[in-house]
Amino acid sequence: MAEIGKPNLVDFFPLLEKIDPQGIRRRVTFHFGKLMKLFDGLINERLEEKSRFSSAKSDVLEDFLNISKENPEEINHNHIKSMFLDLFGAGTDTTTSTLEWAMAEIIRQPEIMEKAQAELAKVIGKGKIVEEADVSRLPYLQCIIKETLRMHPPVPFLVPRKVEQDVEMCDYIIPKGSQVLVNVWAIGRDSTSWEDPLVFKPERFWSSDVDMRGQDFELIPFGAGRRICPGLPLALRMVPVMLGSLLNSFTWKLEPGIAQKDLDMEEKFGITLAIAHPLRVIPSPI
Ligand code: HEM
Repeated sequence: MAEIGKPNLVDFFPLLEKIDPQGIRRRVTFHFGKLMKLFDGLINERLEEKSRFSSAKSDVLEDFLNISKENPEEINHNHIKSMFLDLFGAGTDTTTSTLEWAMAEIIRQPEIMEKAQAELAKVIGKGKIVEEADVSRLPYLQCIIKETLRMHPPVPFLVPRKVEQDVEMCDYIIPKGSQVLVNVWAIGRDSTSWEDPLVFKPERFWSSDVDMRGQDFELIPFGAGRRICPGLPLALRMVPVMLGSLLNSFTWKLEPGIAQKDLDMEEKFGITLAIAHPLRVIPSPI
């Protein structure tokens, strides 16, 4: 994941693709090979299980294998492994980085943590694990996640796009074939769209219907259009479940000797925008 996340000069200067100046493609190919072997193992294990027991599991692998059995021309095992590689690559760092930034922001402002914990206690009861079905009843938790994705979009430039024909925009001509990056990080911090853009303030979404599904261009951490993140519905369930569970079972503090205002919020730039120095926090049970 660290290799995938590294800033790759090729993304910004496509001419360098053949040279692979940082050796990223070479190393990633090696790691992907190992992952493919791991997926091979999972597929074989499941096929063996299926041949021994009749009860079917209900998950993505089961669905893919069933489609592949009925229609091997459409999906074969290589397709399944490649899809897993995509989902694994695109779904892990993005989700963990969102969670880590949310925790870092909340720890810097304990009143936000208290407010979220009060909501959790009222809606589902202190100490309980948050379930997917609870998320829609936790509006403040959802505001925290929106605010985190506004300030810390895990994919700061989205995925590079290529212009298919000359485009004229705001007095500029973008020539056919240009690679275009969309700076979502800057859009989320633009003072023409956001009041106090550098302040982490979940309440700004309290009475706002700006959403993240690619319609409101001031907030597009999942992208927009045909290539919008297909993991959006999963992420918008999973991240609140994880964050809510952490906040509903524990209270979190920084290590002794580090003041909230001194918490290092430096960003490590790459395909994903991680916190530069991993967050170290101490839980105490609620
Ligand atoms: C907070 C979590 C996540 C964020 C912020 C996020 C964000 C993004 C963004 C910005 C893109 C590029 C969209 C574009 O260029 O318009 C993308 C693509 C993608 N995401 Fe996510 N993502 C997240 C979680 C996930 C999860 C959990 C999965 C799957 C399990 C996933 C799967 C994918 C895939 C497969 C693509 C490539 C789609 C394509 O090329 O057409 N993402 N994501």
